[in-house]
Amino acid sequence: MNQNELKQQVAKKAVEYVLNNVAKDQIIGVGTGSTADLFIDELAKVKSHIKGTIASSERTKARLESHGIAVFDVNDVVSVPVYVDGADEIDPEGNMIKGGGAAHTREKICASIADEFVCIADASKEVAILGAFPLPIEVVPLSREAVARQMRELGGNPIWRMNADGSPLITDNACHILDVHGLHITEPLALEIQLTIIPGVLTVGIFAQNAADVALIAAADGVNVVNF
Ligand SMILES: O=C[C@H](O)[C@H](O)[C@H](O)COP(=O)(O)O
Repeated sequence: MNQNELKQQVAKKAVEYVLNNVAKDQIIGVGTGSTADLFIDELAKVKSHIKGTIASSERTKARLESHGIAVFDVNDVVSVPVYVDGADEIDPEGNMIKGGGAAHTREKICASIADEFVCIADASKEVAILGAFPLPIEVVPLSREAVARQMRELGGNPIWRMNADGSPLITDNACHILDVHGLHITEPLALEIQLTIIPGVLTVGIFAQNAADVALIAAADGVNVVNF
């Protein structure tokens, strides 16, 4: 089974999870990325079960709306029963690195109002310690070099993320991304807090404060459900 087939499998399982665990006519949170895209396509098949969604990116909002699924402004929603999203890495405690798709700020906002974070991933995302995947940090453009210097002092190697055409990547929030290579994140929550207070940092891609509550992990022999 290739990686895309694993993602398809976990997307279907996530929809099953929503049908079994979320009462009818609720608003649910939807993440961003290739796995979340497949989840959206599966969700479309049972869209009458939900009232609608909150979206973690413009990309996700457009895909949901293309399926005729309602998207609510997060400002108008107090809480959601579940937030379903992928991850770039997930550790044995449910801590994650996210932001490979530059969407982690809105993802963290959506996750923060969710009763339950359901992480959907294939087994290649499971790691013992976070950090082999470069840590995305969304920064206010003016602060980029100051933040980069602080990352170097911590032993990291920050790389300013560019688009394929060589232009700087601009996020949904009009900010830049630094991908910090070479970190070995043994204390995810402590590092998330430490980096979050640096002036100019909008959002760090460590999800420890908003770690996964449940992970659906697709492997060749099926989807494993992990409760944290
Ligand atoms: O910004 C993007 C998100 O954090 C994604 O959830 C993460 O990058 C995983 O994406 P994918 O499902 O494409 O591997």
